[in-house]
This record gives sequence, C-alpha cells and structure tokens, in this order.
Amino acid sequence: MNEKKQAGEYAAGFIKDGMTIGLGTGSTVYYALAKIGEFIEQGMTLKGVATSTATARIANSMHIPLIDLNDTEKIDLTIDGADEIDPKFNGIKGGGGALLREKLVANASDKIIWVAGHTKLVQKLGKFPLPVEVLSFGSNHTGRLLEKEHLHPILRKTKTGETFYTDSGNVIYDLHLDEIAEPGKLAERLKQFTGVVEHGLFLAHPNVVITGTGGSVVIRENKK
Ligand SMILES: O=C(CO)[C@H](O)[C@H](O)COP(=O)(O)O
Repeated sequence: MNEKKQAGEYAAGFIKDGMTIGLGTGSTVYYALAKIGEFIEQGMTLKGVATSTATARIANSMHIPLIDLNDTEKIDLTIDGADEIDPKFNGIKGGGGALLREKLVANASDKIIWVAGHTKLVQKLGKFPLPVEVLSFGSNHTGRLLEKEHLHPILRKTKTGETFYTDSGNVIYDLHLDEIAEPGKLAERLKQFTGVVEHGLFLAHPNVVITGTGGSVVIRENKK
C-alpha cells in the first residue's frame, strides 16, 4: 500500500462538516485533498486555505472552495506534509518551497496534522537540507553571509537550472548541515539575518503526526 496515500486519506477522517481547513503542499497532502473533494461531492460544507499556488490548482480541480487567509479569523484544522520529523515533533518543511505560507497557515490553525511516509521519521533533523526562504533583493549577499556562518547554503534551482522562486517571489537557500544539534538555537540564529524571510524549521508544531507504514497507519499525538 502507498504509505503517502494511507497517511493522507487517514488524516482526512479528522475533518468535520463546516470546517475551514488549511491545505498543505506536497505529494502526501494530495491524497487528503482528493478525499476532501469527495466529501464536498457528498454534500459537506468545507472551505480551504491553500498554502501554495500548486495546492490551489489541485483544490480547484477537485472543486474545493478556497478562501484567502485574510478572510478567516482562524483555521479549524491544517493537514500538511513534512520532510523530516524528530521524536519531539520538530520538523523540516519546505522541500516543495511552500514553507513561508505553510508556517503562516499553521500559526492560524487550531489543530495541525502532519502526514508522511514512515521514512520521514528521524532521530535528529538535518540530513534533509534545511530550506531557508531569502528575500530576492540582495539574495547573493545573504547567501554569502550564510556561507560565512558555515551554514553550507546552496541556492535552489529548478529542474531546468534556473533560480527557483517561491510563490512570494523569494529565493530558497538549502542548508546542507547533515545534523542539527539544537533546532531551537538554529531557528533563532537564522532569524537574525535581515534577508532571511523564514526558515523551514517547524518547532513542536503538529498536534498529530500520521505516518503510513505500508501496513497499518501510526498515529502520534503531541501532548503539548
Ligand atoms: O513542506 C512541504 C512543501 O513546502 C511539503 O509538505 C514537504 O516537502 C513534504 O512533501 P511530500 O509529501 O511530497 O514528501
């Protein structure tokens, strides 16, 4: 069984009629979106807040009504993916480049569920390069400052070799750190760079992590 499908579909089971749902980005969330589309077809009233133009496009194709984050005071539930998750419910996100909007949507949410295949669970964060969204203005300069601080930044490129731009018009530097000893300290440090708009460290963010294993689904609750 496809682990992503397992996790994404299971998470959709937490949705109740009338909810405003934060719609994450990525290939695992895709399966939750497909279920939400089915719920709407069956008559549920739901609204979505998309975390990326890619997700908005998929949501539109599934007839999921979308609203802007500015048009709602709060989001009842957000379902999102992750690139790495440690035992303390810290995570790296932004593999798809949507980290800034994902964090804004998460911060406005009553409940956050992360969905992933079981290989995303790690003891220590950092094998997955940490995405950092950097203001396009002066981005080469910010990149050099990150380099000077031994954070091993690599400017993200598209498959065709051009600079990757986020939905907010920023660039991404992926930090190749191998292991992040203290995620909290690194998060604080990254916020000191004027050109850094946001980083992909999400600290103790999700209330629930759902991982597909091929067999049964594993549900971990973050008792914050
Ligand atoms: O943070 C993200 C996008 O910015 C994604 O949620 C993350 O990259 C996981 O994606 P996938 O489910 O495709 O592995």
